Amino acid sequence: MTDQADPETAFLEQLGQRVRTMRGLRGMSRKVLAKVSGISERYIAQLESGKGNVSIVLLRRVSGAMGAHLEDLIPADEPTTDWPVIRDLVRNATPNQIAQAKDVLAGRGHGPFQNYMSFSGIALIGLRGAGKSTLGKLLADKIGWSFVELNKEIEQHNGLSVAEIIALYGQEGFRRMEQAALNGLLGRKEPIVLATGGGIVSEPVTFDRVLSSFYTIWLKAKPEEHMARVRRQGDLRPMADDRSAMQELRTILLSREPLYSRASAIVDTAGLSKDKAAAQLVGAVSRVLNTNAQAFGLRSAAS
Ligand SMILES: Nc1ncnc2c1ncn2[C@@H]1O[C@H](COP(=O)(O)OP(=O)(O)OP(=O)(O)O)[C@@H](O)[C@H]1O
Ligand SMILES: O=C(O)C1=C[C@@H](O)[C@@H](O)[C@H](O)C1
Ligand SMILES: [Mg+2]
Repeated sequence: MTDQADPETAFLEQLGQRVRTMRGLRGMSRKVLAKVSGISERYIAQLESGKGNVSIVLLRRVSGAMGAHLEDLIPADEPTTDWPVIRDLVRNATPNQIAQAKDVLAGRGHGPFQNYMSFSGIALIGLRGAGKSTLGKLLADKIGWSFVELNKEIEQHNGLSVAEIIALYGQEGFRRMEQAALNGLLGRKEPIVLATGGGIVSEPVTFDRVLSSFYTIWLKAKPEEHMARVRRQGDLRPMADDRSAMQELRTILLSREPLYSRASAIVDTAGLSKDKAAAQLVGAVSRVLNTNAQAFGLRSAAS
């Protein structure tokens, strides 16, 4: 590798090195690897020397032939040298073991009512137009808690609008600021009703923090309802403002549904008026607060 190798050349060289190391670990000659993977020996030699810009499908064949995980061949900064061990233990763990491991790593105790790192309130999640802001404010007024909009917190902290942040710093920058803003809300003395941004589920650590600090409710609606509501607001983010917007919204909703459904509760607002949806939400929250007030460390329950 030359001193001034550009990042892409360096990446390919590291990839080649990883393939070579893994092949060595497996005790496979190039010839054997070529035979098992069905890829020519010459091509594997090129790949190992960092010269072949291999397609992902061929790389998958190479990793499969070595009985290795594809991700182990991709150069990356692993959080610890124990990472492959931890990852493989997690892969084989029971859901209960995973829950316990998460508690230990997050530094919290384990028990039926110690699920929350420290109870911070109610968080509303869901796609744009779900009603997080509108119904969240109504809920907060009803139970006498403060209402906080996470996107507004981010805007205030950084002196820029969400759109400006994404344009200037990209998704990654926005997600970093979102996590920082969320951290700033945790551990307050009084619980809050928090309206999150629709994409909060896309950053695993941030979303996990929401789930472990708030009783989280997914406000669900039909794709057409989401679209009609955000259109009325005149800003389609994160969909593009064109004819493919509806298709994009469906794709986003489909990919996020498994994450949204990790919420503690779901309030389905499909076909409901704003008032009826608010009543459903208040009802769901009142029930859970009445049952768990003590566990949440609240002085009194909502009525
Ligand atoms: N159940 C409902 N029936 C009809 N309209 C609703 C309902 N819930 C919300 N709305 C309306 O839809 C619009 C979008 O709602 P709201 O801004 O609360 O959604 P949101 O989840 O906060 O979206 P965003 O992620 O964009 O902040 C508002 O004009 C609101 O009045
Ligand atoms: O659903 C999303 O991906 C987003 C929703 C908005 O609230 C903003 O958080 C941002 O535009 C991304
Ligand atoms: Mg909102």
